[in-house]
This record gives sequence, C-alpha cells and structure tokens, in this order.
Amino acid sequence: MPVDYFTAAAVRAAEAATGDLLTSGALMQRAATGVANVVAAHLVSTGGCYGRGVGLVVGAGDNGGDALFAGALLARRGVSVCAVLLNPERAHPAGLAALRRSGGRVVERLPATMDAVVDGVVGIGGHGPLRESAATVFASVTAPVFAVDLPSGIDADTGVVHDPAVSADVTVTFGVRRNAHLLAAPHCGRVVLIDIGLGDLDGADLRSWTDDEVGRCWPVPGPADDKYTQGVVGVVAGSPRYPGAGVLCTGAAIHATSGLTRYAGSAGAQVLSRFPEVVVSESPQAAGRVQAWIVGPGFGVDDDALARLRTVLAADVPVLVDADGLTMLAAHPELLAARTAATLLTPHAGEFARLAGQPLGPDRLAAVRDLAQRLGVTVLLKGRGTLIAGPEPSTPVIGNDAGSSWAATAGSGDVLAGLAGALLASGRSPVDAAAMAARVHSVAAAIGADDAPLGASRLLGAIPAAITRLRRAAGASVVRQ
Ligand SMILES: NC(=O)C1=CN([C@@H]2O[C@H](COP(=O)(O)OP(=O)(O)OC[C@H]3O[C@@H](n4cnc5c(N)ncnc54)[C@H](OP(=O)(O)O)[C@@H]3O)[C@@H](O)[C@H]2O)[C@@H](O)CC1
Ligand SMILES: Nc1ncnc2c1ncn2[C@@H]1O[C@H](COP(=O)(O)OP(=O)(O)O)[C@@H](O)[C@H]1O
Ligand SMILES: [K+]
Repeated sequence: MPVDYFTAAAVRAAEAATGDLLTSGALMQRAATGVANVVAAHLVSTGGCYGRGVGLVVGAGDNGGDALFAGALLARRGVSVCAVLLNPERAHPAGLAALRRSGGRVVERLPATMDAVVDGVVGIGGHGPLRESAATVFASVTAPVFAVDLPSGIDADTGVVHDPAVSADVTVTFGVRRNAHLLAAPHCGRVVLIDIGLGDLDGADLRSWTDDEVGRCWPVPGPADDKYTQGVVGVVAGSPRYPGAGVLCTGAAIHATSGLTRYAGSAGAQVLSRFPEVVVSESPQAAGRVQAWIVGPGFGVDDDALARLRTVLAADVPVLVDADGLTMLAAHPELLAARTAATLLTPHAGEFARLAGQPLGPDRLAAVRDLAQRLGVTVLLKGRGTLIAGPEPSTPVIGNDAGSSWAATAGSGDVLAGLAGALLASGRSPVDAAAMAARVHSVAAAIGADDAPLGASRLLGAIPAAITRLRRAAGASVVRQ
C-alpha cells in the first residue's frame, strides 16, 4: 500500500466527521496519550521515566492542549514536567489544569538540562515562522525534540520550512500523515502515526511508494523473455565535451532492466569501453527500434542537438527529456504539441524555472502540479525530495524523500534518467517509472555512500544492490522469475 499524505483542511474535515469524538475531547486525549507514550518510550530506552526532566513549549491552540495533556500523563509516571506558556491567557484551560493536577509546573524558562522537549507551539493551525518568544526558547534546547503533529514553523500543506522553525528528532502525528511530513521530511525526524479513530481517508494530496511496492513492480525477465521483449531503451546523451553523461546514463539503463540498451551519439567509444554490451550508433535515426528514448544529459544545446531532440520527440514511443534537452524544450515548447506517446521531464530547480518561465518558489508541490498540467506531461522535480506529477489534476503527486543527501553529486541526475528511461521502455507508466527510479536512486546512493561521499560512478555501481534490497523487501514470493 502506498503511504498517503493530506492537507490540513482534509484532516480537519475528517476530525469534524467524528462528531462526538471531537467535541467530547476524546480525539485530543488519544493524541496526547500517543505523544506521552512516545516520549516515555524514549525516556525508558535511555534510563527510565522516574525523575527525568521533560519541557513543554506550549502555544495558544489545541496543539498546545495536546502537549499539556501529554505532560500531565508523563508527570503521573514520575517525570518532572515543566511548561513554558507562550501565551498564558490562551493556553488550553483543561490541559493546563490537568498538568497542574498531576504535579507539572509552569515556568518562565526551561531548565538548562532536559531529557526531552515537546514542541506544542502550533500544529495544523500554524502560519508563518516560529514567533520570537518560541524561537528564543528553542535556541537553547539541546535535548531531543518531540514535535506534536508538526514541527512548528513548517507549513502543513506546502512543507515550506520558515525561518526560524523547529527541527524535530521525532514528530508524533494523528490519524493521517500531513503533506509536510514528506515535503519537509528532514525537519520532522522519525514520524510516528497515532491512530485516533479517524478511519481511512480518500483524496490524498500526496503519496509515496513503499520499498516493497517498488520491489514488487520492478521488471525482471521471465521464462519466455528474450533481449527484445522486455523493452529496448535508447539513450541520446553525451557530447564531445560531456561524454561522461552518456556513459552514466547508459550504464544506469543497463543496470535497471535486463534486455537491450542502445546508445546513439558521439560518446559511443567511451560507452563501449565501459559497457561492451551496448549497441552503439551515431544518431537516433540509425539506432534501430526502441520502446522508449532518453534524451538530453550532457547533450549540448546546438543546432545538431536540437535536431536530435526533434527526431526523438517525433517518435511514437515514450520519451524522457532531461538536462540540456529541457533547456531546448523551454525555448521550443511546440515540440511537445505533436507528441502522441507519454513524455517525462526530469528538471532540477534551474531547469524547472526555464520550463515554467518563473523561479520554482517555495511551494514545490503546487509548482510541479501546475507545470505538469500546463504542459500535459509528467514532471519529476529533482532534489532531496523528489516530486512527480502527472498531467491529470485528480491524481496525487508522488513524493520521495531520499533519506540522505549523498546523491547531491555531479552526474547523479544522468543516472536517474537512465533508470527512469529503462523503466519507461519496460512499459511502466511515466509516473510509476519516475517513482520507482527515484526510490532505487536514493537507496543506491545510501548503499554506495556507506557514510562517505560518493561520486556518480559509485552510485551507478550500487544500483544492483539497491534493486536486490527493494525486491527482498517485497518478499521471496515475488522474486520468482
Ligand atoms: N481538532 C482535533 O480534533 C484535534 C486536534 N489536535 C491538535 O490540534 C492542533 C490544531 O489546533 P488549532 O486548530 O487550535 O491550531 P494550532 O495548530 O494549535 O495553532 C493555532 C494557534 O497558534 C497560533 N499561531 C499560529 N501561527 C503561529 C506561529 N507561527 N507561531 C506561534 N503561534 C502561532 C494562533 O494564534 P494567533 O495567530 O491567533 O496568535 C492560534 O491560536 C493539531 O495540530 C493537533 O495538534 C489533536 O488534539 C487531535 C484532535
Ligand atoms: N540534497 C539532495 N539529496 C538527495 N538527492 C539529491 C539532492 N540534490 C539532488 N539530488 C538528486 O541528485 C540528482 C541530481 O541531478 P542533477 O541536478 O540533474 O545532476 P547532474 O546534472 O549533475 O546529473 C537528482 O536525482 C536529484 O534528485
Ligand atoms: K508542534
């Protein structure tokens, strides 16, 4: 099952639909119990609850209410709980009373040594950066931070991380995940989802694939397959100045799927010396049949490159356009008009700005969705968080948080293009191919890096191990060929 993410409005509607559960305060009690249990588990795993110090930073809304009730539960377990009220007159009255009854204290500032700090400043009702009074409290916090619902200062729907904002070690959320948990994943830490009885929700805004789904869908040859039946991919990449892009892109395509990979361009000798199994030609016209093209990495933007881009986009097979191909496409959007098969564009932020005609801006989710709909194509926006939008407005955007930033290295985009293009040739839809490629790319980066910086060549070399890991996550039964 994919993991779904929702907007604050969808969360509020789901909460309202529970009726009595909301109005009786039962939802808040469940949420607070979840927060208390997660903090207590941390205390237990680091020496126990009794006598340990937990600080609450409490805002003016129900997010602060969650923190206060959670503090009351912790105080009853022998934890020394103190709360800074950012807006004392508006602190949740019942929550504050519960904290006081349990022996928790209200303080002006948190003690210097704490075992955990609970961020109950704002949740889905927040807007803009952390205000100064809250920022001052967090500036001196060194203990692990447990955010209630969302790290405060992060927008629930767009994941925009305002400055200042809380950076959490753990985020405890309720019912369903919010968009920000994926879009601002590096600031949320480990996200724990507490069931408060909202049930299953439809209409996700954002979705991510799990490792086992990627592994289950990964194409592998079956008994009746030969080198042609699995989808032949053609790579039109590299130039005399950047031959390496052709090598990396072709290498990733070879490692992604079995079958046959063609290379058409000026770096044929370099490609062959590294990968003798590739079928090389000078141009796409001379390449022979393919089921998908990859065009653009390290390609140049001269007339010859434009002519090749034109040829490839005129073909009636899926095409992935990357890098210099995108720069040329931005100047010649009419090349998309006559497309009959699917198109996948894979821009980084700069290429995205060229295609969109304006800078990416902070709301990456809205931007990628708008561009995909406007151009009628699938767009994969690169970065630590990859976002993939198809042209239909009704489908959720697919997101992938890389989990680390090791892939921020030259040439790693060429590798991504090779992966996604090979999957396109295998018959995966552009959205699925992009989602699967993004995940295997980030797993390969983690494996290849092994806690030290890596270059794109090592990323490429780690692709088989990454695919193995994802397929094993799917279980042995699907590994049958
Ligand atoms: N509904 C339910 O059933 C359940 C809800 N639950 C919980 O309730 C949370 C939502 O509560 P909520 O609606 O009260 O909003 P909330 O996030 O506390 O913030 C609003 C307050 O913050 C303030 N404020 C805004 N921005 C700010 C900033 N940058 N910096 C500082 N302050 C800022 C703003 O004040 P103002 O702008 O008016 O000064 C306003 O008063 C939700 O995230 C979950 O934790 C759970 O118990 C599960 C059941
Ligand atoms: N901070 C980051 N963390 C993880 N992955 C990243 C990060 N920045 C970029 N990436 C990934 O690395 C690749 C970079 O692609 P690109 O910018 O086209 O590089 P190049 O043109 O050098 O190949 C993309 O797959 C992108 O998603
Ligand atoms: K919070």
